[in-house]
Amino acid sequence: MISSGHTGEAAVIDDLTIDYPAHRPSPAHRAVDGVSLRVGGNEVIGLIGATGSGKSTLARVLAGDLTSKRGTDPAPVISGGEAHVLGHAMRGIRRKELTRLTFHVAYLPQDAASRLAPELTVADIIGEPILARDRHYSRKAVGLRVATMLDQVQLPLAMLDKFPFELSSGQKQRVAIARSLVLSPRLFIADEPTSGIDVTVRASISEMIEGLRVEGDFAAILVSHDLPLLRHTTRRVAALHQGRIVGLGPIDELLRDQPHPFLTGLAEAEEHADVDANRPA
Ligand SMILES: Nc1ncnc2c1ncn2[C@@H]1O[C@H](COP(=O)(O)OP(=O)(O)OP(=O)(O)O)[C@@H](O)[C@H]1O
Repeated sequence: MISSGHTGEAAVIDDLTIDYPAHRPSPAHRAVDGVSLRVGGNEVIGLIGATGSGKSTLARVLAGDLTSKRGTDPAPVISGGEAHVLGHAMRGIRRKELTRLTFHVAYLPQDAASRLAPELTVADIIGEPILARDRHYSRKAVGLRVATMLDQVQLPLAMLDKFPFELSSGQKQRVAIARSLVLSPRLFIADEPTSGIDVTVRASISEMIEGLRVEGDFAAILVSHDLPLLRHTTRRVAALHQGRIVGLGPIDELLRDQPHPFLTGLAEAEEHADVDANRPA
């Protein structure tokens, strides 16, 4: 059993079980079932698994997104074990403590691109977290920081005055990434960060994450099936199946050694993609 104290790790997850309570007409559902995992204070770790294996639920709970957004869907509940995030116990965490914690934890949910505020410009969307933390922060400094973030996600400065509806889905995703990283979080929890992003730009997102790790005091949990991203940024990937960890190690070892059908399928899909890419047109 993993001890639950804070020893500089970004996350210490100990026998964690997460349920969605019953909600008419659905019965209660166990999404994460006894997961234990440590994420180092300067580690980028990957999470993979078939659809419904519990990746998003685990990411969501670690990010402190514990309330129901749409009003109708039940929110996930920690029903067993514990997760410490940057030293804070997530089970029963109080709102005030959660608010303090989330200044240091950036969460990029799966639908982040579609959640961008439609009435705000790109500049306002990216800069908002800074002003939400300190509304007296110098506008000039915010502008500089926003421009730097835009550059890091390879979007031109001309985008600053655009509204979300004027952007492609990949551009929106990059704006969402820029916004989530604007406060220099200590932990970045991202659910499919490169989804919808052109392959030619994905490498720069990988570079950015790896660059933040190298700078230090930065950890990330990346839910992703983007194998080049996982290879470039992570040393360890946890494979989930039906809410349990069924493999943990370097991505290529997982793909090679794990007999799990999902991992075999992922390796085969990549092989076919390579064959197709090498086939003469
Ligand atoms: N609000 C909810 N209420 C009830 N059950 C839910 C809710 N959200 C997710 N689930 C269920 O919990 C399980 C885990 O879902 P989760 O979204 O965490 O999986 P996932 O591995 O991230 O899947 P995907 O790759 O499709 O995003 C699934 O069986 C899902 O149907």
